[in-house]
Order: sequence, then structure tokens, then C-alpha cells
Amino acid sequence: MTADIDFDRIPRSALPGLLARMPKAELHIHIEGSLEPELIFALARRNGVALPYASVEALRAAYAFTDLQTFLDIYYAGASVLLHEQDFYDMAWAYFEKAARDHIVHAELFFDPQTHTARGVPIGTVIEGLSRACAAARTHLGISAELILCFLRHLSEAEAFATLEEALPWRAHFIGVGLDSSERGHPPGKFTRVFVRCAELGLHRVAHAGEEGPPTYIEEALDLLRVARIDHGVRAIESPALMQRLAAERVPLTVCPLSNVKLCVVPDLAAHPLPQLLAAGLAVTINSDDPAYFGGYLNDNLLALFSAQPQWGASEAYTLARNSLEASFAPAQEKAAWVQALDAEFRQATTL
Ligand SMILES: Nc1ncnc2[nH]cnc12
Ligand SMILES: [Zn+2]
Repeated sequence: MTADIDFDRIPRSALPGLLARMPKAELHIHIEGSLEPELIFALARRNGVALPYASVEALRAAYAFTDLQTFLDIYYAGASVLLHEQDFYDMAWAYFEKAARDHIVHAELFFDPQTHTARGVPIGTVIEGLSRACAAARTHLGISAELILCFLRHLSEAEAFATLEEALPWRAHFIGVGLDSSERGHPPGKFTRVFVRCAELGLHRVAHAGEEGPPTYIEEALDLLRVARIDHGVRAIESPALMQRLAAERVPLTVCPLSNVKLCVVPDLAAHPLPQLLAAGLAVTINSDDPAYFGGYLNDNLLALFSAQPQWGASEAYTLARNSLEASFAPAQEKAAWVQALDAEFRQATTL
């Protein structure tokens, strides 16, 4: 997978520029988690929604999380300003502008329809706004963009089934389904039947597992939900047998380093298990999760990670970018073209 590139010829000083410029895919971004406080306040004003915070600064100051649930409480409150199709478009477009800056060539966006339908927003409003932004990203930014509908795991499987049914008139607008929200106490197996139905519908499947939940949740996601990728999955590090399986089956993990620090999954980036995951041959990818809440977008995650892992160099950067492109649900031809562009970027860097 090294494509004959002599990584040792790339000077360390070139690494930050290379990390920023290399073509990459983002596979784990909750679009509601890209809502910056400024946009939350602008949308609140536009829609006449009252917020329990006096200012942008007061809202930002509340972003001190102790675990996943303390984050989710604020994240769902932030999403309450989204009412109209244009709101969903504006939110996603703001993300795509940042994705273009980060040289993201392909993005698969998670969205949480139940967060919006519970407030009376029709699912079509959500999907049409996001889908229009994806089309604009393709046309105006050259970013390949797709949507993945996530079920909230703190709700019931019956509610997930109802959401799937509601979304089916817009089936052409999303490529897959995911599972997110409060992990502890909500094992993947709770959603087995709805995921079987999604497989019958030809939808790609992913699930959050092993973020706060135990390694057995990762096994359930693979064996019962038959997912193609695991979102987070960092607690796999606790099970040598699972680590072996993930490496042998090349199951991609969409890891989110700054998120893991902010939600206290790991104490700091230096203590993150990523080096062990990579060294064990797992197909890890780097992602931003909820960038507006966790202190950075994809390139911020990469730069912070490489600062905290000084033993990492160009070879690791290449592997992470290549994994992201190959783990995506994009057509094989597009993936091959992106990998070619990635190789060219790194070959060019060997001549510096
Ligand atoms: N990190 C995360 N884990 C689970 N659900 C989420 N929803 C948004 N971000 C999430
Ligand atoms: Zn997530």
C-alpha cells in the first residue's frame, strides 16, 4: 500500500503542509455537530427560537464535557434552531466550505432525522436541505458528498423502523444508515431487525461502537448489524482477539481523536491508542465527529495528532489518507483517481 514512495526522503518540515494538502475523505462527521455557535445564534434569530444562553461566548463556555451524554444534551439543544430547508442547507454548506479548505475530496455526512422530526420538522425538509447542499458541494467545490441517516440508539427499534419508513420517499438521497447517540446501555443488538431491513434495501451500514461501550458492542455491530465500518471503535484496544479480527478483516475504524479527548474517552492525544491500532494493521481513518464542539475540523485533528505523536511521519500520513479514501462508499473508479492524486502529492514532496 506504499505505492513505491520513498517516505524517508520527505523532510519533517514538509509534514504540516502535506497533512493539510493531501486529498482525504471524511467518513465520520455529524452534520448537526458542525453547527458553530455563531450560526446557532444567527438561525435562532432568523427563526425566532429562544436559546438558554445569552451570547455566543456563553454558549461556547458551556462546551466543557465530562462524557458523551453531557455533550449530547448540548448538541441536541443546539440543533433546536434548525426548522426550515434553508437552515439545513446553510449548516451543510458551511461545513463544505471548511471541507474544501481541508482538501477533503469526499465526505459522508451523518444526520439525525429523529432530532428534528421530534420537534415537528418534516423529514423531507431535513433531507432536501442537506441533499441540495451536497449537490452544491459537488458542483461548486468539486467535493463528492453523500448522506448517511443515523438512528438514535436511546430511542426504540420501533421508532427507528418508523423513521426508515418516513425516509423511504427520499431513498435516492442517502446511501446508508448509521447508529449514534448514547451508547452505554444501548447495545447494537437492539437494532438488529431494522438493520436487516436496511440491508435488504441496499443501504450501506455503519454503527458507533466501542466509543464508551465495551468491545462486545463492536462484535455485535459486526455480527448482528453486519456493518461495513465501525465508528470510533477505540475500545477494541482492550480485546486482543477483536484487534486480530479487525486487522484480518480490514474493518475500517472511523476514529475521532479530538472528540475522544473532549469526551474524556482518553486523557490526552499522547495517550490515544491510535499508534497501537495502526501498528496492529487496523484500517484506521481520522475524522472530526462534531467539529464545532470539539475544537477542530479534520485538518485540525490531523495536525494535533501528529504533534502529539512525534514518531509519526509521512508514511503514517499517507496510510491514514489512503485508508480514508479506500474505506469510503464511493465508486471504485473515483477512489482510484483520488489515490492517484494522493500518490502524486507525496511523490512531489520527495523532491523537496
Ligand atoms: N460522538 C458521538 N457519539 C455518539 N453519538 C453522537 N452524536 C453526535 N456525536 C456523537
Ligand atoms: Zn460520532
